[in-house]
Amino acid sequence: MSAPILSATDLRRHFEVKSGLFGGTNTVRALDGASFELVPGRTLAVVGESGCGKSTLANLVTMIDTPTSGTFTIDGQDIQPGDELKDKVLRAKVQIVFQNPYGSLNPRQTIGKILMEPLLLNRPEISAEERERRAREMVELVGLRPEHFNRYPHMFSGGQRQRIAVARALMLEPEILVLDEPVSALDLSIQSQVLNLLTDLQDKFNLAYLFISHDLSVVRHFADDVIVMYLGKPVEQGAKDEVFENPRHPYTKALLSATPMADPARRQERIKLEGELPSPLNVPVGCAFNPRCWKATEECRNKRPDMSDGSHRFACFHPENGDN
Ligand SMILES: Nc1ncnc2c1ncn2[C@@H]1O[C@H](COP(=O)(O)OP(=O)(O)OP(=O)(O)O)[C@@H](O)[C@H]1O
Repeated sequence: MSAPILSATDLRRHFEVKSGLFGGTNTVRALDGASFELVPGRTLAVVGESGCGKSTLANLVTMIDTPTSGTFTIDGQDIQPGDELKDKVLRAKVQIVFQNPYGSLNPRQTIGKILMEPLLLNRPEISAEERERRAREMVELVGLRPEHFNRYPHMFSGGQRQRIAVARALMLEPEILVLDEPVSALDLSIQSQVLNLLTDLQDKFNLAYLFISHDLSVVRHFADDVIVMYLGKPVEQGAKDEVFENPRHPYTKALLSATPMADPARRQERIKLEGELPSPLNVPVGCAFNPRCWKATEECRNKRPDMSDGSHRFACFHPENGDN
């Protein structure tokens, strides 16, 4: 396996929000300590219920937002907010593809213009001819036809628009792509075409993917490594096969039990999580999952479990035995 292109250590993003009528503030722990690596040619998926901090994590990795604390390095260089030139160079290494291919493309620009724009803005030394050559080449690489170069986004289907969004993200030759629910707005049959394209492009350019998804059946096919998040904190992480085959955290087990399995022999009873997902403004004391956990004890209600060591890690005092 290659060396990591990105290493994050204990990343946190807290938001101060107003509370009540008397000017008090409260802290939303949107991301509360995530450590992980992105490796060229591999896909790390971030999974968890809505509000667990997936988009907050994506915003930090793409440098749209800065962490409250924690560090991350890209290509061995520390990311420090404020160092503009370094930021710009490093920013080009990380690009993002959003969920909604309808909202993310400028309807007044042709596909050619949309693809050439990142080069115009970030690589002004590249000539107009070369810009166009690269954009036309990219149109073909993502499986569109040459005549699409002069067409407008509204002339394309959802799947084609997502191909255009991927093409635009690749124009600056990034090393990391953040894929924020890239196929969840697409029909099932189109989803697999776009995922196949992403796999081909990953192989061709040795890209590291950070794949944000709430859909575990997609993650099962697409990811190499997984982080399971709960209320802003990773509760389990490791190689996808390990985590999916031997889930150790009860939350992971519950999430997986709700995912349809193709193989009837491996279907299992769905674990129904009791209670609502607590607010990140009011994270339960002890293990954040304890009010919904069928294994919770006094210890879980009082102490927060640390992440274990090793390549398959989990934060639980009473882990599952690993069968799934
Ligand atoms: N700017 C902000 N100010 C205050 N709270 C925020 C802010 N951004 C996010 N949050 C809160 O942080 C928590 C995590 O949000 P985030 O968008 O990262 O979750 P998510 O896992 O991406 O959810 P979804 O799947 O619904 O997009 C949520 O409770 C959200 O309300």
